[in-house]
Amino acid sequence: MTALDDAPVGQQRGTVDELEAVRAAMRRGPSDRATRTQHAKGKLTARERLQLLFDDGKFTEVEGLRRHRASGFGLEDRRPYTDGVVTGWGEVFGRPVFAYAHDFRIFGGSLGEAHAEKIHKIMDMASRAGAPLVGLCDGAGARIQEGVTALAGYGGIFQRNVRSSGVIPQISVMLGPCAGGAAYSPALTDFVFMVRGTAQMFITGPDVVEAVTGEQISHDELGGAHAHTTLSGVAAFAYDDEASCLADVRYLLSFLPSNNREQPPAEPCADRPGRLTPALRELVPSEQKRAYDMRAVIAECVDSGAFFEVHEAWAPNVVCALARLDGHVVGIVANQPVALAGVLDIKGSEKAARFVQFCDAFNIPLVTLVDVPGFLPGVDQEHGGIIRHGAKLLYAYCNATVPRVSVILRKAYGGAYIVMDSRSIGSDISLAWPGNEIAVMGAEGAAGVVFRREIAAADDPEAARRQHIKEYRDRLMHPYYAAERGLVDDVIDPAETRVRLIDALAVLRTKYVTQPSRKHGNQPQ
Ligand SMILES: CCC(=O)SCCNC(=O)CCNC(=O)[C@H](O)C(C)(C)COP(=O)(O)OP(=O)(O)OC[C@H]1O[C@@H](n2cnc3c(N)ncnc32)[C@H](O)[C@@H]1OP(=O)(O)O
Repeated sequence: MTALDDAPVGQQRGTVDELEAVRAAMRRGPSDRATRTQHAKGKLTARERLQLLFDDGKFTEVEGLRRHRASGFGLEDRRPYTDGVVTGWGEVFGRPVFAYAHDFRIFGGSLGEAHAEKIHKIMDMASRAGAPLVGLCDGAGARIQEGVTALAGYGGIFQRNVRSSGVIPQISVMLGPCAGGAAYSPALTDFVFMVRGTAQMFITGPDVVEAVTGEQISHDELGGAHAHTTLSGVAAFAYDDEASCLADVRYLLSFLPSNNREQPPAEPCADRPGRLTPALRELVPSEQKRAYDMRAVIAECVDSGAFFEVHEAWAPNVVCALARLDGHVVGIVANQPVALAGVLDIKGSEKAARFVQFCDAFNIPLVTLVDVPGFLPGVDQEHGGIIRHGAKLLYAYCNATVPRVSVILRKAYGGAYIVMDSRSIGSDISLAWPGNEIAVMGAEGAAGVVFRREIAAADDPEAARRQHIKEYRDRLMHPYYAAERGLVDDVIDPAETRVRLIDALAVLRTKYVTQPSRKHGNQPQ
């Protein structure tokens, strides 16, 4: 059989009329019933999704007429156009973006040989063109009837995901039940979006889980948007519907360069670069332990108060966000005092490390807002590997060659101070507010360790303890201690924060750093 065997009866072969009829059949998909079923599940079809993704819905399709050549299990009698994936390119805010979209109506969007080859081709085209790749995922994983050829097809996708990592932005949008390979490939990409209720990701579904472990769990509880944006950290974003999800995919793309050789797209700035931020003097309480919302600080500093938070619901003790300063894109990493007092823990370190690595790969300067009491103590954290997870963040910052500006708002203690882009690990410009406390640990803890014997031997241990705390604070924790030693470049009025960030980033725009020659580092895992 060939593609033209499906030409509607009465069409003369080789004519434009016949071409139109074939194209119409290709665009229609398998059946109206299958489309109704897809809609009834609250899901759009692949083509409807592509229309929402691209400017004016315009999309150029490749290999729409592709069909599989597999046989067995009745496959030879079922050879729909596209083989269950629509591939091609369009524009997002006027810049080219490549995409593939599983068609769940065809073999559950599962991946056979032809389907895989189409994705390979579009991935290769995106990589050669130096343009982002977006996967609209709604597929059941390897096509069971095609056996090892389907598995090999996934291998080819994974290899391309990794080869393109740090070269072009790769975004996965989960819009249906995605099993096996359909979940692995997204895990190799830069950002995973999910839609609540309809999208799931799992390596093995609930049936297999129950058969092996006896645990009973629904598809959504196991691998839905809530699980992956709050528990596993596999997905960064969750939405109630596909339209708002795809609108935010476009918004994310608006911050990203097309590839690692370009700078992120700058925009004319509607917010004055010279705007002062006096509200910050009140917004951040001077008492070191009083909480405040770091997102309000970010909003005050960035252009028009707009920022796009990544992994908002996972590891909320660290905020990672994309924003603009004087129209130029920045990646912001900040401790969040309203969640776990802003400590660094396993999840927070992993989240920030991956974000720093992403920004560095795509030439996005880093702004780090520091207010950190330390690493989270605890048996769970130690046995869970806080050492190696914390090391990931250290590794990411130490490796980052993009412009790096840090501001210490209040406290910065111990290893967490070092890790949060301190001068000693390569911050280009390090600023601090007047209330900053930078030390190995808080004064109470320090006095308890260093003066333990003196306090115990004193006639009035409590008075002695207070005296030693004061002494430690006066000597080592005054706001100019780090500045006197060149470990912060300047102590600034909070009201100057936006202005000083913009000024620092402007002078660093031409920063150029070479790294020692090596195949690659060995990042802590
Ligand atoms: C790299 C290694 C891997 O990828 S191993 C992973 C292999 N895949 C799997 O184990 C997933 C098997 N499928 C499922 O669990 C379910 O179909 C999921 C994905 C949860 C979707 O469920 P549900 O929404 O109820 O749809 P459904 O089961 O009715 O399926 C719709 C049509 O798609 C088909 N389908 C499904 N999975 C596959 C597959 N892997 N290979 C080939 N066909 C598949 C179903 O047979 C069904 O077809 P039809 O519409 O009845 O003709």
